[in-house]
Amino acid sequence: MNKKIGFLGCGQMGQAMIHGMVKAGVVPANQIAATAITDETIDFVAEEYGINITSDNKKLAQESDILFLAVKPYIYKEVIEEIKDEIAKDTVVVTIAAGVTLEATKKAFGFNVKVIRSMPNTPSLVGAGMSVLCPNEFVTKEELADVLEIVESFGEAEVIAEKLMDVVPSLSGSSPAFVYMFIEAMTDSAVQQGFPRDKAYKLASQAVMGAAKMVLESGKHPGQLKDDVCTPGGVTIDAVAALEESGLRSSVIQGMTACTNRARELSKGE
Ligand SMILES: NC(=O)C1=CN([C@@H]2O[C@H](COP(=O)(O)OP(=O)(O)OC[C@H]3O[C@@H](n4cnc5c(N)ncnc54)[C@H](O)[C@@H]3O)[C@@H](O)[C@H]2O)C=CC1
Ligand SMILES: O=C(O)[C@@H]1CCC=N1
Repeated sequence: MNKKIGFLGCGQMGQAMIHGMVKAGVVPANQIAATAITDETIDFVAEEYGINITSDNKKLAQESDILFLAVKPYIYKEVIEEIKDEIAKDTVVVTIAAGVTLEATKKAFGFNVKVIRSMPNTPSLVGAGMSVLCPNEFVTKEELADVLEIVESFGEAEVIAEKLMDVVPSLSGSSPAFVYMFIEAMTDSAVQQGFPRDKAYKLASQAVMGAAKMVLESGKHPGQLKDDVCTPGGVTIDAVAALEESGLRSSVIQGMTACTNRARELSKGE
């Protein structure tokens, strides 16, 4: 792709996407630029990914065809104020924060800026990301296709209506954190039973990855896949009964609801 891609902010999420893009080779490293605040991050990212990185947000905004805003949500207003008079009118701005609406971004820029509201996740770092995109009315089909090509270089992607965006953190943006908690809990239990921790992490993580792959690729319903594992009178059904007793499913639903409620509050500016 012959476009200049900018990342304003280069922390966990920015680096995950840059790493994924560079590894996939969708855009040459010399067409990717970023900004960071500390010399430590600037030196690390330049060395690690071979991209152009400085602390100059204005220059980045002037030079990017597609500009990812990869700072924390509460810094969005501040950085948009800094760059709004610098970006070209046809630059496509991609937001990645939960609860930052298309309207809020347009209002902060103060003109009909092209915006794609997105929600990526950190597994982009290893090419197994899930990104969701939602463009505003000023983004052309070709511009959306360019951004899709970028995010698909480090995982899967879906385009959805904005009214669904607040549910996405719970499903794919934040949910890696929930899954890490599950893997940690499985590992702690195995360690309690005398199993070595490093091997327990491997077994638990590979089982989680394999189960997710089965849901994605076997075409079977997750309930059927669960039934396929439960041997009558065997060991799995005892675990299933104990997990139901302690409310695994309702815990998950409560966690997801809390996540979505917070995203909705942020979207309303609360
Ligand atoms: N961490 C995650 O799993 C996900 C994060 N996000 C979103 O990504 C965004 C960034 O989150 P993280 O990467 O986790 O945070 P982070 O704190 O790791 O990275 C943000 C970076 O922005 C830099 N920064 C702060 N002010 C700046 C400025 N004025 N100019 C340039 N750089 C500046 C910080 O030094 C930091 O390196 C957030 O809006 C978050 O909601 C979205 C999906 C998943
Ligand atoms: O916690 C957050 O707000 C960000 C968005 C999704 C994952 N991390």
